[in-house]
Amino acid sequence: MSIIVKNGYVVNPIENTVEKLDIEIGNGKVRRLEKNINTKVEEIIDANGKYVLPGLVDIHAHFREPGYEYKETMKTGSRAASAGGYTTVCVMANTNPVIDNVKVLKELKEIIKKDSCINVLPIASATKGLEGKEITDIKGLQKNGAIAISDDGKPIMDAELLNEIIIKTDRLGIPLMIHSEDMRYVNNGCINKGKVSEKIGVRGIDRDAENAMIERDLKLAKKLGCRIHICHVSTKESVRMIRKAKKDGVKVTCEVAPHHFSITEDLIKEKGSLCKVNPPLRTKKDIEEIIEGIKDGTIDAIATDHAPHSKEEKQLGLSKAPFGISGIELAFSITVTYLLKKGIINIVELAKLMSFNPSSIIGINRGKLKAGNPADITIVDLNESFIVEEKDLFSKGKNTPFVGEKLTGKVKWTIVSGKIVYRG
Ligand SMILES: NC(=O)N[C@@H](CC(=O)O)C(=O)O
Ligand SMILES: [Zn+2]
Ligand SMILES: [Zn+2]
Repeated sequence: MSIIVKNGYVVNPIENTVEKLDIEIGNGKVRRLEKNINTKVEEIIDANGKYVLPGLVDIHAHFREPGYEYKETMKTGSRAASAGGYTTVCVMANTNPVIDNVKVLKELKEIIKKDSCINVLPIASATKGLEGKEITDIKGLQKNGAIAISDDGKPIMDAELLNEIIIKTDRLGIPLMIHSEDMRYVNNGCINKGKVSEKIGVRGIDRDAENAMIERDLKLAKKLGCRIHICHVSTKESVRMIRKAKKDGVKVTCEVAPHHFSITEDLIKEKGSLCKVNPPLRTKKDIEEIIEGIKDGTIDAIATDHAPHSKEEKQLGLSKAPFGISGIELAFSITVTYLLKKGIINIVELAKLMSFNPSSIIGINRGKLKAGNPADITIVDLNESFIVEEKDLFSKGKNTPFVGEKLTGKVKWTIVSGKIVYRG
């Protein structure tokens, strides 16, 4: 299919520019970016007044296939992602079975091929069954298409074993994404330990569950001189430790989820288990430091940690419901509303945080619009506002505390390999 995207503001995160240009697309690739392109094509997209971004890239999502199809499927997850402006999504390995061997990885790739309308890249686990005991065949998994390695959902408590995994992944040049949670501080808690947990009388998770583990992980990375990526940073202390580690030359990157820079534990009183997520929602002070980290480059990327669950599960109440917020459809709008519209970042920085940097972390040729590159493009309206309604969500997971909230910034078109996969 041939397309011209006309008159949009094209965002270039490498040159730090925003320029009114046309983009010609053909054969799945960007043909050229120029002013006033008037060749004959099959479709012209009128992007006047809209912003044209390199397709968004999410390095951390849960699409739940195989095994938890009642929460999400490849079809619904990728459809939701396309509506969220994502052209590439990395899916975590905490499925059933866990993506911990080449056979299940190959089966997952078949599901992706059959059912996904965007690029979905599988992440394989670091240990068998996510048990934190026995290391997987990382080399074989990489050879068969795992884009990264992660036990996300579960921490690797055994430092000795993590040591080995860090060395192995670094040597193979495959990113290791670490879920940093020290179970010794979790105490069966379900929300952040603090004012709210005390007030409503539920068990709290001490923030040291995150802090102590990130401290350990950074120490290991420093000692080994190896690269690590830290998932879903949520505390002010984590941001400070990572900032310092980066200054000291530690090869660390990290991500933040939209719910960790936009809402606090206070919302739990109103929305209950819809706000139950791991790591838990924190406080205003934590958000302030996360915002500093976004501004000064301590935080490299925004990743959704899209964690869909069923209504029945979330209705079990705060202490019994599973952890997770469904987030892939709203991540862009939350970022526009809470960061861009507040003057914390501009549109070029948004493209870095949501497309260019995530692409570099996982080492894919995305995140920039250039002649010859795959035509993965997201076209957005930065001024359109809307109320989030459950019926508009494509994901099976309706578990987001943003239902009923007003957000600004809307995805209008999502293009993957030159094909329009979503029209907003
Ligand atoms: N973030 C969550 O609250 N839940 C994730 C697991 C994870 O990301 O640790 C899930 O798989 O549901
Ligand atoms: Zn996690
Ligand atoms: Zn996760």
